[in-house]
Amino acid sequence: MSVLVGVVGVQGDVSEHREAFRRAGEALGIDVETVGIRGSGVVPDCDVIGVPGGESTTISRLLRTEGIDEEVRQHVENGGGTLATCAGLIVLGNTDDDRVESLGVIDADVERNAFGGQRESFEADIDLNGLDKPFHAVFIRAPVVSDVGDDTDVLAELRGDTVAVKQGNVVGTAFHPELTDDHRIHELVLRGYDD
Ligand SMILES: NC(=O)CC[C@H](N)C(=O)O
Repeated sequence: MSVLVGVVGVQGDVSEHREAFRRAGEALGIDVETVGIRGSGVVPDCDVIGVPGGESTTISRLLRTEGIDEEVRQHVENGGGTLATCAGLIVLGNTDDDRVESLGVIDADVERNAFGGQRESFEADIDLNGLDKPFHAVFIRAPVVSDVGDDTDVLAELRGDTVAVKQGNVVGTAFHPELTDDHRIHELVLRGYDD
C-alpha cells in the first residue's frame, strides 16, 4: 500500500516538505508518494496533507481563490493526517488578524509574528511529547499558540509559549521541521498509515 501525501504548493517550503515526508516514510517503512497541491481536486485523493510556512495572508487567500480551502477543511474534519507548519498553522487555526482568513479547523488560537523584532528568526532545542530526544527547531517570524480547545493537546512549549499542538491526526508547529534533517515530526503524522 502506498500513502499519498499532498503538500499545498501555492507558496512556501513545498519541496522541502515533500522530501521530508518521503524520508519519514522510508524511516517507517511506508511507501510514500507526494504531490503538490496548486488547485482543487487533489486534496480529496490525498491520505495526508501538509500546509507549509510562508505568508499566511497569501496562503489563505490563494486557498480560497483556488477552491482548496473547503477541501482542506473536509480533509481535517474527516480525520485525515495533516501537518501544518508556521503560516500553515496560522491558516488552519484561528487568528484574529483580519488579513488572514483562517479556517479554524485546528482548535487553537494563533498569534502571528509573536516573537517580534530582534527575535524574528532563531533556533532552539525543544522537548516535544512523543519524541524521545529534543528537536532542533527553526523559528522564522514564528507565531505562538495562545490558547487551545479541549480536543487539542499541547505538544511543545518554548519558555512558556505553546509552539506545537496535536489534534487527532493533525499536528501543527510554529517552527519549520522541514528545514532540518530530522524528520520525526513528519513521521508523527505518517504513523497510523503503516499497515
Ligand atoms: N515562517 C512563516 O511561515 C512565517 C509566518 C508569517 N509570519 C505569517 O504570519 O504568515
